[in-house]
Amino acid sequence: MSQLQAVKLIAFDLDGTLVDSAPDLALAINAMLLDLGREQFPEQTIRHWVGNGAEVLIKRALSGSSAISSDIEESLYLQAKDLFVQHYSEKLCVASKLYDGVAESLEQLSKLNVPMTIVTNKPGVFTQPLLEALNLAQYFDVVLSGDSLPRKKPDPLPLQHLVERCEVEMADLLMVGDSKNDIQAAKAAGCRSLGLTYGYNYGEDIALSGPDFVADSLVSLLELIKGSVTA
Ligand SMILES: O=C(O)COP(=O)(O)O
Repeated sequence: MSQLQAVKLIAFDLDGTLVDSAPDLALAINAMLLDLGREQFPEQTIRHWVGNGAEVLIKRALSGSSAISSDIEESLYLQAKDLFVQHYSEKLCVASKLYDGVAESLEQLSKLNVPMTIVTNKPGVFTQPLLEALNLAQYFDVVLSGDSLPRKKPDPLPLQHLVERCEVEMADLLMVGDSKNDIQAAKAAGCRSLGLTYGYNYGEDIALSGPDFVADSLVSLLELIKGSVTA
């Protein structure tokens, strides 16, 4: 992996990048489907539906497919959403775990004084409690959730908002994520991106989205950043 020019700000995706949240998301989705008397799905299937926020996840579950059916009634969606929020809030961090290398890498990165932020499509009601449950909240100066702004990734708006708020140039920002939504947002915004190979990318190879860097662990990010930070 080649070295980076100075990185002055890192934006991390959350689900599939820092935390494997799919087990708890799948439990909450299946509890919702059970309450509605509908077919439940294996975690392995639900994993591939994560990435575009809770509304899309719920609608995919109601469709039984990653392609959302056009005949989901608004009243059914609203009922399902209430059930999902209730179930996921109750068991937000039971089976969810940090990926290998995440805790150590964030600690090391914080010592290098590179400001770190979160840009997730997860709704805000879940983001901060999950960061706290995983003991990560202290690392992040800014946390943008899927409903913090009018549009979410792959739209560039969250990254544009972030650089303005943190008073850095877009060229100083590195987006780190596991999904094509992260890489597409970075490309649309004009910042660099690092794609991680282990998360949820609808079963696709992240390299196909063309990130500037590909890594199979956050430890590689740490090495890359160390190379870009001048003492
Ligand atoms: O909640 C989601 O759908 C995905 O969230 P993420 O942007 O942190 O991957």
